Amino acid sequence: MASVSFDHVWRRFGPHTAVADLCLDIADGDFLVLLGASGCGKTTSLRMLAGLDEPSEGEIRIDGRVVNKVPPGERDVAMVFQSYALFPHMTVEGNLTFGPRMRRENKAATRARIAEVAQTLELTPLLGRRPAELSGGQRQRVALGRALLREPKLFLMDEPLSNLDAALRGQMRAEIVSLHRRLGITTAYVTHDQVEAMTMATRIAIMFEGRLHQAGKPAAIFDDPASLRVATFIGAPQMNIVDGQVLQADGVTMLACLGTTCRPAEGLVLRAPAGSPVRIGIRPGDIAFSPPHPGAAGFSGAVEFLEPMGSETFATMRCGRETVVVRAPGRTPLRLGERVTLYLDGRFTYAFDAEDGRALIDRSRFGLADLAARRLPA
Ligand SMILES: Nc1ncnc2c1ncn2[C@@H]1O[C@H](COP(=O)(O)OP(=O)(O)OP(=O)(O)O)[C@@H](O)[C@H]1O
Repeated sequence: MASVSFDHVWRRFGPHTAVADLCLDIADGDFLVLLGASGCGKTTSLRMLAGLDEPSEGEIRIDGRVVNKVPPGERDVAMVFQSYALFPHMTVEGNLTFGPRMRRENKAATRARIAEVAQTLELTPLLGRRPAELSGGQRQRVALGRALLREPKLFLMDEPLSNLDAALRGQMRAEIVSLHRRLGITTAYVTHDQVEAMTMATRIAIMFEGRLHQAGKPAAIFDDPASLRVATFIGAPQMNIVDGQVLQADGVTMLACLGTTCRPAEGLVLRAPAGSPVRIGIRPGDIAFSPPHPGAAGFSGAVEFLEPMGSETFATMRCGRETVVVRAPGRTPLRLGERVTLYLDGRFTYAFDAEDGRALIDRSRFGLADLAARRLPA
């Protein structure tokens, strides 16, 4: 097991900066997910950690030792790629044996380890098959098995599930998480899929255009996004963003938007003076068709579009100049064009600076569970 530290790491390709001033610690045993849209520098960061690429500036440390110049083979890391990279002409067993054979490891010990790893990954009945005779998920398990045979200090995974269909992706997510729980190997995992990040990570690091924007536990990033950009990247459907204003009445700070006003939960500090224009964020699940508490802020909306998903329905509502998506229970009777009253819950309403998008409400002291327990006075 190992800890990792990126210390002011830059990677430039000619005039292009792929990674800018990355400072990030991965603790021993963490499952860190590097999350961001295509081209934001995730793979470059992982490749530098693997030793396949070198920082232009800054230091990468594994267990406190600077590894900038250490070749990949001496870092004790194992990498799993999106493309599995299996030998097509070899059986599963042949693919698993290849690495230990190249490393001239003891044959009997290798056989025992392969049996153990195959058991862990439920590959035992497949040892005699070739990759072409396996499903995508089974191939990915072989690739994982090969990495596991190394017993690395560090596991590095670059979008390992992106070639799989939705059902297999879900299954492999669970398998990788349970493997990590059992073995506790420090893992850095790259993806652009926020569901993978939220469900697998012990910590998430979100990057945009080469820069780290926020790192933290999944729930903390979801509850307390540092910026509008992070807020709209995490959560599906995406957080609604509407124009709003800070109001001050009788010493109470309120947020005005969608033709109504709401009050952030008591104890939350709003870092913007009265009168400031702000961008207000409300997650689709935090707009309700009935008042969440007495005196909740109501506003009117017309049903513009419905996406019935079975257990829930996403309703796009036209509210004056703004449009918001509401997550409603599956059997909510809604008709296109119908006008209904919607309710905001100020406890879960976010505010962002209208200019630079930074979060204006400090939620770090309360998680969502705490907020749910904090009822507003009627
Ligand atoms: N060898 C290279 N030469 C020039 N530019 C590169 C090189 N490798 C990466 N880049 C650029 O650096 C940026 C970051 O690339 P990187 O592959 O790290 O992004 P990513 O977030 O992993 O994207 P994806 O999810 O599409 O793999 C991109 O703009 C990419 O075009």
